Amino acid sequence: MSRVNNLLAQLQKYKNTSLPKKVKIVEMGPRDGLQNEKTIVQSEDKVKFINLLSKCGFQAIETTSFVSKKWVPQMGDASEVYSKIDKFPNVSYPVLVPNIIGLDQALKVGVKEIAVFGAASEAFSQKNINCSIADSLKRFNDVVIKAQQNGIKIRGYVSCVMGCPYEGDIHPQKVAEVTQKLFEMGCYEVSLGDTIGVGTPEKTKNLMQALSQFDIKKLAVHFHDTYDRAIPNILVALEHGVEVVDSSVSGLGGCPYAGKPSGNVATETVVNSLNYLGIETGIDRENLKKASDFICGLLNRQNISINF
Ligand SMILES: CC(C)(COP(=O)([O-])OP(=O)([O-])OC[C@H]1O[C@@H](n2cnc3c(N)ncnc32)[C@H](O)[C@@H]1OP(=O)([O-])[O-])[C@@H](O)C(=O)NCCC(=O)NCCSC(=O)C[C@@](C)(O)CC(=O)[O-]
Repeated sequence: MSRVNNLLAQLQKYKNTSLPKKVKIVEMGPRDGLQNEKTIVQSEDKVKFINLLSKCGFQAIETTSFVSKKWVPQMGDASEVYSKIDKFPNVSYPVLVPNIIGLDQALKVGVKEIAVFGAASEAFSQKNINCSIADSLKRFNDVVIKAQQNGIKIRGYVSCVMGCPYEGDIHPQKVAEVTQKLFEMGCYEVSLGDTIGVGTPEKTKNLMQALSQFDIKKLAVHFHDTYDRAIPNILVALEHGVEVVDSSVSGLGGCPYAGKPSGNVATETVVNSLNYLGIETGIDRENLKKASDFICGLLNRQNISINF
């Protein structure tokens, strides 16, 4: 079966299901996308890319990461990129921040929203941010306190919610524990990262059930599409009431500490799928194509989204 037909068959199953009427898409391309592309994009091109994305109707575009240049050289120009992009009034431009050093740099350039990023796997936490889960939560707590003092909004991530490249299966209870800590700290939303795309609809259902104590409207899903299962997994999450989906234009990128690189589900695929199901996203598909053509041209990369 072609990719389009396969996707349509998945969507068809949800035609008469009760799903949210509107979904917010958080665009990941400039951060999760570009952090794992081999080519380091020039700062001025990143600025052009983000400005094109700002015209698409996203409410949030994750812009960059204030992390160590030695660890992720692709994000080494965070201050310059953040300073130079046009800030559209209805768009939030969150940035990743792992510690106080990153927060201080972000504050200097006037960032209004940050995301702290934890994991449900000890091994992944060590590889990704060089500390245990417990130590990461202490660091995030300091970051959150200072961010709140500065009127900054804080999003949280939990990586490896469906499995870890180093530890294998991750128990949903571990995800619930880290999620709980992030909410207690003051994150307004927690995004659940299937970092290596090993999720399945069954695992997604189990995860949603394990997280049923939380307000579902405060949970987002962040699926990487390694095995073409992101859309079926998103559909299960929407069925449980999730209304926020992270995705990356043309399926760019992945996490540098996730072993096999695998990009986020492509934004175009998500928008097309949700449109097909009558779910509003507010995204202008023509402008999305312009942003996607621009970045794919620059990276000499194929757009892997599914269009119909
Ligand atoms: C967290 C650290 C910094 C710890 O790294 P470390 O080496 O343990 O840090 P340190 O405190 O020992 O400092 C070492 C050096 O780094 C500098 N440093 C320290 N902090 C910063 C900072 N914020 N910005 C810039 N520089 C920094 C610090 O100043 C010092 O510089 P030196 O004295 O050697 O010249 C490092 O491990 C790191 O940067 N990791 C980045 C990891 C990353 O960005 N991963 C990808 C994003 S996560 C992801 O993609 C998953 C997600 C969110 O999408 C969800 C999903 O899909 O699952």
